[in-house]
Amino acid sequence: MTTDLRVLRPDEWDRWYGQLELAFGGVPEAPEERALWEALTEYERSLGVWDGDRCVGTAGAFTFRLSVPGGALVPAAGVTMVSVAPTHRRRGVLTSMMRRQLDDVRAWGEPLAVLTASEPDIYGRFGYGAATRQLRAEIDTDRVRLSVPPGTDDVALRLAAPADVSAVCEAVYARLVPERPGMLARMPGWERLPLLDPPAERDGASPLQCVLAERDGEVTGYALYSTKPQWDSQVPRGTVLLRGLGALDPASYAALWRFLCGLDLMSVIQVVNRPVDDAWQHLVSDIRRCRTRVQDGLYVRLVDLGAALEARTYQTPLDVVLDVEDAFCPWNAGRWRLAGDQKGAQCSRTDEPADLALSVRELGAAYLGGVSLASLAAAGRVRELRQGALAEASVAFGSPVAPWLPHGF
Ligand SMILES: CC(=O)SCCNC(=O)CCNC(=O)[C@H](O)C(C)(C)COP(=O)(O)OP(=O)(O)OC[C@H]1O[C@@H](n2cnc3c(N)ncnc32)[C@H](O)[C@@H]1OP(=O)(O)O
Repeated sequence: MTTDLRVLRPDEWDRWYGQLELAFGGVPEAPEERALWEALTEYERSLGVWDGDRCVGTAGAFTFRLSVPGGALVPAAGVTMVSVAPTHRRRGVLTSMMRRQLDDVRAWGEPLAVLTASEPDIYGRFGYGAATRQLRAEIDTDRVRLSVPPGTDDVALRLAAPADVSAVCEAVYARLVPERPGMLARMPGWERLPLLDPPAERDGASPLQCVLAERDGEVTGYALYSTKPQWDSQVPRGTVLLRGLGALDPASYAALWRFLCGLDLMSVIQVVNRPVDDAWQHLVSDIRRCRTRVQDGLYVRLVDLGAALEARTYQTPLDVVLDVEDAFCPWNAGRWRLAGDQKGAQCSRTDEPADLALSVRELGAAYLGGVSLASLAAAGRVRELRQGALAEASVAFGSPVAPWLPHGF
């Protein structure tokens, strides 16, 4: 098999994206969605593998800035649109694209590559670790009561067309990004993503709706949702489908949840992606009737290990030598001394004896503070070589809020 791996040209996009759709089962995307992804494609960062004039492999990268513990926004390549034609699978095409892509990311000077995986089994071999988790839930609003904090009644709610209030919702979102690791600063054009609402994909639900929380005329929160009415022997059993919610203070947050839980004719709120520590879990009277589930979210790959570990802060002081294994990006392999605290960190090569041994995949998993090094050690994936080093590093790497990726890409 002779194939040609090269950077994508704009006139090739249709064939390239068609290959991606085919690899995901051949169901064409709604035209609105296709148009958005075409507009967001960064051609110089997108790779195609060609067998003659047939596209048989795709991989893209977006220019992102990722929020990390401490609040810095770190340049990250958002790996996306990865596919290989069914006729060309299990012959190393994906591996060749990952090789080229990680070399490129390194050359572009981005310390991190991040992705969401169609299947968790694919990317560990390339050094990606599952760093965030996301909460799903089905909240039984007929049975669950909410206890809201003082001040909730002072929050005014206003319904608005989502497109009309996009700018104020984006302003709220932008203030939340540095507060929670794993969130992506909105890059130009990406404000269209929360508004994407193709009629063909509503499946009986309403168009997207927006409710704003306001205090003293200032927007302090928003929720984007649709409703799907349903009648069961003339009993209303509708579903609220929550698409996005952001709030700047507990009262605004509670007011939005109280609004969603109180919508007449609806008996369930379906939540597909919220932080695992989302505060509504402490407002509800009966968490079991919220049927929560957790799944993997963002995968993180340290491409420039030293720069990545220096870009975040550590919640307690640490000074450890890490012995890192990285077969796919050998420039990261070897011993690194990491010293840091809440203010900053230094990470440099060292010949000193190692305190912890682990692979770059574990460092990626622990990087945003949501997966503890101690839990990875319990699975045999981190080895403690100096007594006490594991507890020290595990606490220091943690984050007071769970890291979370609010949307796919
Ligand atoms: C960020 C994103 O875009 S996620 C989207 C990923 N794309 C998809 O899921 C679309 C459907 N699947 C595909 O297109 C392909 O099967 C791909 C892209 C996942 C894999 O492409 P391939 O060219 O077959 O992978 P390649 O031959 O390089 O395999 C490399 C290794 O990964 C393994 N592997 C590949 N795909 C999978 C998988 N789905 N599950 C588990 N292991 C896999 C291979 O067995 C191989 O293992 P080895 O190194 O131990 O031999």
